[in-house]
Amino acid sequence: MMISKALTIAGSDSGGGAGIQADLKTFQELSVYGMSAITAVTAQNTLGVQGVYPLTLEAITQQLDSIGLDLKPNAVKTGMLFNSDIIRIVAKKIQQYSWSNLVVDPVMVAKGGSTLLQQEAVQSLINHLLPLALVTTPNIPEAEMITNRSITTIDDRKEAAKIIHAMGSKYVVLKGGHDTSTKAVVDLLYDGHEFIFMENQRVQTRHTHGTGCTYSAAVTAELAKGKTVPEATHIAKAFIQAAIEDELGIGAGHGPTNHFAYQSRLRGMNLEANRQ
Ligand SMILES: Nc1ncnc2c1ncn2[C@@H]1O[C@H](COP(=O)(O)OP(=O)(O)O)[C@@H](O)[C@H]1O
Ligand SMILES: Cc1ncc(COP(=O)(O)OP(=O)(O)O)c(N)n1
Repeated sequence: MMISKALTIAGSDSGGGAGIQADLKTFQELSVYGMSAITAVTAQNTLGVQGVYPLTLEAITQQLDSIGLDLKPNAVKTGMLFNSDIIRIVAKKIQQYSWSNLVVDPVMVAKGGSTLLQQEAVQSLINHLLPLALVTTPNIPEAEMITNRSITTIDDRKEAAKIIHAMGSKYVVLKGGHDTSTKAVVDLLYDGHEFIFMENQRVQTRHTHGTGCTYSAAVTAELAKGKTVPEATHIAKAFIQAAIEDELGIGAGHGPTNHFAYQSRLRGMNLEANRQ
C-alpha cells in the first residue's frame, strides 16, 4: 500500500485543539501518514496559553534530520516557530532535504493574545521561509504584520496577497475568519494571476480554537496526496467548515474544532447513498 506522508513543524498544544495535535488529527482524518518536528511546547487549554517553552536548536535539528534521513514527506507545513533562530534552522533543513509542497502558516499570536512568534522574527519569516513556500496562509492580522499595511477592504486584501506573493510564496490564501463584519467568511486565494474567493456561512460559535492550524493541515494533507493548490484549499475549506459547525463543546473557553466532523459527514452521505 502506498501511503502519502505529511510533516508538521510546529508547536505542541497540550489542550489538543491547535499546533501539532490539530495537524496530526487532520492528517489522519484525511488518510495521510503524519509526522512531527516539535519547535516549542506550550501549556495551553481553551482558556488561553499558560506557558511557552521553546526547544533547543539541537533538539529541533535532530528531529528534522531524523525525518529527512529516512522518511520522505510528500508535503510539509510550518506552524508556530517562535523565534528567528528556529526559523533559520527550519528553512535550512527544508532546503537541505529538498522538501517541496511547503505550506507556511505564519502563526504569530494565539486567539487569547499570547505571543507565538516574537516580533523580531517576522522579518526572518519573510526572508527565509516565504521564498520556499508553495502556499502561505495568513489570517488578516498576520497579513498586516507581514506587509506592514492595515487591511480593511477587499482591495486591501488583494494588495496584501500580491505583496506576499512577491515575497516568494507561489500561492497565498488570505483567510477571512477575523473579519466579523459579514455573514459569510471569505478566504482569498491568489496565484500571481487571478483571485479566487472561497466563501462559506460564518458559524456563530466561540469554539474556534485551532481553526488556522486545522485548515492549513488539511491543505497540506491534500497536497501530499497530489492535489493542486486550488483543489487542496477547496477541500480544506469544507473540512474546517464541518469542524466548526459540528462543535464538540469542550472546555470553558474557546473550545477546539471537531476534527472528526468532515469524515463523519462523508460516511453519513455514503450510508445514505447505499440505502437508495
Ligand atoms: N466562524 C467561522 N465560521 C466559518 N469558518 C470560519 C470561522 N472562523 C474561521 N473560519 C475559517 O477557518 C479558517 C481559519 O481562519 P482564521 O480564523 O482567519 O485563521 P486563524 O485561525 O489563523 O486566525 C479559514 O478558512 C476561515 O475561513
Ligand atoms: C502550539 C500552537 N500553535 C498554533 C496556535 C495558533 O493556532 P490557530 O489555529 O491560529 O488558533 P488560535 O490559537 O488562534 O485559536 C496555538 N494556539 N498553539
